[in-house]
Amino acid sequence: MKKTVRDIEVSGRTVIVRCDFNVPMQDGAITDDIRITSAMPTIKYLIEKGAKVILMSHLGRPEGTADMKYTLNPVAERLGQLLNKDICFISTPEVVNEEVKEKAGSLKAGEVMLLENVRFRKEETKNGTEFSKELAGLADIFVNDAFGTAHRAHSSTAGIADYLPAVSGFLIEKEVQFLGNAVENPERPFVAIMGGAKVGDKILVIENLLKKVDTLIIGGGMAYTFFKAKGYEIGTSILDAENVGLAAELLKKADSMGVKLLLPVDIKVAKEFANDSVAAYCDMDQIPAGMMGLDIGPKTQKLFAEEVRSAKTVVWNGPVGVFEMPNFAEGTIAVARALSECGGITVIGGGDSAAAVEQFGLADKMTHISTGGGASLEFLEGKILPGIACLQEK
Ligand SMILES: Nc1ncnc2c1ncn2[C@@H]1O[C@H](COP(=O)(O)OP(=O)(O)O)[C@@H](O)[C@H]1O
Ligand SMILES: O=C(OP(=O)(O)O)[C@H](O)COP(=O)(O)O
Repeated sequence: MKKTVRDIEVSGRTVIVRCDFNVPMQDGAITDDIRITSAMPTIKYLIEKGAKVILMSHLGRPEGTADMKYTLNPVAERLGQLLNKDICFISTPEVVNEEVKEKAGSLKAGEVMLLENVRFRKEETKNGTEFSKELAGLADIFVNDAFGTAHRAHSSTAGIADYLPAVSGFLIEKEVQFLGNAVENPERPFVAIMGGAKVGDKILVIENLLKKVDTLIIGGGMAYTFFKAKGYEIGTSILDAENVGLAAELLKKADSMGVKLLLPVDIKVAKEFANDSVAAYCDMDQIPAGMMGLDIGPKTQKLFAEEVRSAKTVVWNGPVGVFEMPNFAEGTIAVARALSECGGITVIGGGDSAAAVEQFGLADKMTHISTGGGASLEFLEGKILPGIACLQEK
């Protein structure tokens, strides 16, 4: 168990907090601020305890140049609104300069400052020692609360912990608790649903989950690679050709481990990858030549939903159809609805499934929606995340 902000004296101390404020933006405006609101419990706690708070984050991938398209200025404004207080934001390509050091040194209890995008410095993503020291030099304590970036070993996520007492914030604590418990100590039956497009990207997650789950459901684009492995014709459906052999191995493994593995039994096929394409339902082994599967069919929706409804723990990663197109969203909606009704612990592994649940208005019906895409995948793979490994043990 990692120490959290509760386990260290913060009052009157300067605390530097790494957040993941890598929010989606359009024309300079934040389109979804969930990553900012998710950091609020830690920030508010520190303010209430009378800490002097320095926040830092990256935004996008400016690759070591101060490209103002990626300035954190909009985040500073949003933080000011959410906290209802002035946020000191000094925008400089160096991130840390004399003015920043001076301001950090003169912060009063409860005051908050935000540094400019840490990826304006090229040392950041290389975990450069000098930059880690510069950041550490601003504060007495390091708090990591950037779960979405915890799989990166960078100066602001891991390197800095070499120079300051390092503990986790409440968001990382919550993510580890829900993702960790779901996988390590699940109430059973434990069902995992894997979807999305590429088997290759999620192979390690599937392998790890096979060791833990009672049932593994495979839907979405990745199902076709498994069908190919079973020898079915898949028309023009998405295929991860390199990984057909791997899919065959996984099918065998599931069988020998006694894990129930469910694949779609019927699907909705279309002529083209377009919402208004000519479409039809067919059984899995009847995919017409020249057609592609873009969603699961009604029999499969029922099959998957029944399995989910009887589960006590469900982990879901990846949509079961092309939910971005309304005509192929039905299957993903059915799965999301089943999760919202199952009454057990439901954990959504970030990325597109989180966006889908949000889009369907079912987000508040889930136990936990991870703020990390890549990070939650690596966590589910059983990997140690550097941004968490560097924190002090209780
Ligand atoms: N049958 C399908 N054919 C093609 N793409 C699909 C299919 N089903 C789902 N997808 C697409 O997979 C994408 C998500 O894949 P991925 O990035 O692996 O998931 P996640 O972001 O949840 O980890 C979505 O954009 C979705 O449209
Ligand atoms: O948005 C992020 O990743 P995600 O889209 O996998 O959740 C994180 O902020 C990490 O960003 P990065 O993948 O540029 O290191």
